[in-house]
Amino acid sequence: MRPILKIEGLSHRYATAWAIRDIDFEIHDRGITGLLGSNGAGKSTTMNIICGSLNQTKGNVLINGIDTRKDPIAAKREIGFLPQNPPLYVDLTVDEYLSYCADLRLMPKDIKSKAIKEAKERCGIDHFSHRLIKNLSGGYKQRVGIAQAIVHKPKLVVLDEPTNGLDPNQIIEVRSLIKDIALDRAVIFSSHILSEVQLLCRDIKMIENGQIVFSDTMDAFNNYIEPHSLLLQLENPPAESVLLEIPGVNKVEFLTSRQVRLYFSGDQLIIEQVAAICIEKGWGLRGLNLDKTALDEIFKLLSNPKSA
Ligand SMILES: Nc1ncnc2c1ncn2[C@@H]1O[C@H](COP(=O)(O)OP(=O)(O)OP(=O)(O)O)[C@@H](O)[C@H]1O
Repeated sequence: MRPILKIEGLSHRYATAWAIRDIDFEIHDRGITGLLGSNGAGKSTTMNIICGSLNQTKGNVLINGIDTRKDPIAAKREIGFLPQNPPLYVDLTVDEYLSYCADLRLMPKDIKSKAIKEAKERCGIDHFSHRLIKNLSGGYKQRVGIAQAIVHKPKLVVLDEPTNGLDPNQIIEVRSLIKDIALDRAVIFSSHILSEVQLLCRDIKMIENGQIVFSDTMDAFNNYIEPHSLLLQLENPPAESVLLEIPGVNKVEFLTSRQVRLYFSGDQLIIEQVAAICIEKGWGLRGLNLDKTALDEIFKLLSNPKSA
């Protein structure tokens, strides 16, 4: 099957510095792929090139087999893009703006109004059709931004940090909208928030210093970063040597007189065993949590796997 997106040896240089180097990946069908990276990692540069807003220094982008440099108009028919700063004309109404966007996408007149209606319904903005965009809340402005990205029914939708700057309720709503639009097309979604990518995406590409450092399914990523330590809160903790006798525990670190970190090998079933032992021995169990690996540690680990 032909990939909807194929990137080969993509590199980009601004003035003197390379922002991205030799990026290769493919996206095949519907569902959400997360592009995760810290600030300045190269997410926006990659997305702007995929969508034809920026010309790459080197490499190729093929959208459904069409080279974006050889036939940008045909390639752009298959792409919907919501850049980091949504390109909204705030003095237009929602209808006026979506009609303008549909024209930019060269939509035939006879299907345009139906397509606009469908995009508005999909994004839950039908009731704001005649409202000026400047009078919408941040969450609804973002929905209008997503509506313009899907109005022409592209096979690939690219969303650059679409939840940035939204309040927690708006974030939940926009995430659920993204899940919905990915039911019948491929979506690439960028974020610097690991938990957001874990929540939404089936596949993950992790970018750091302009290079892809991890590319696989979300399940594979979660296995890769599986924690190997847990935090225990005990009212009557025993001596370190006693904790070391728990099967699977290979290191003990007291953080305070009542908080201790246990390092373990093997799988996370050890949590149940540790809980049972704490209760049986009367150590006053007050808390038990897997240690989350911080995102910057994961980046470090993936960027320099040999240092792990
Ligand atoms: N127009 C530009 N001119 C020069 N350097 C730039 C330009 N745009 C981006 N850069 C640099 O390129 C690198 C990648 O930036 P990019 O915006 O792609 O990263 P990002 O992962 O999207 O980060 P953020 O989440 O902060 O937007 C950074 O070092 C950035 O400073």
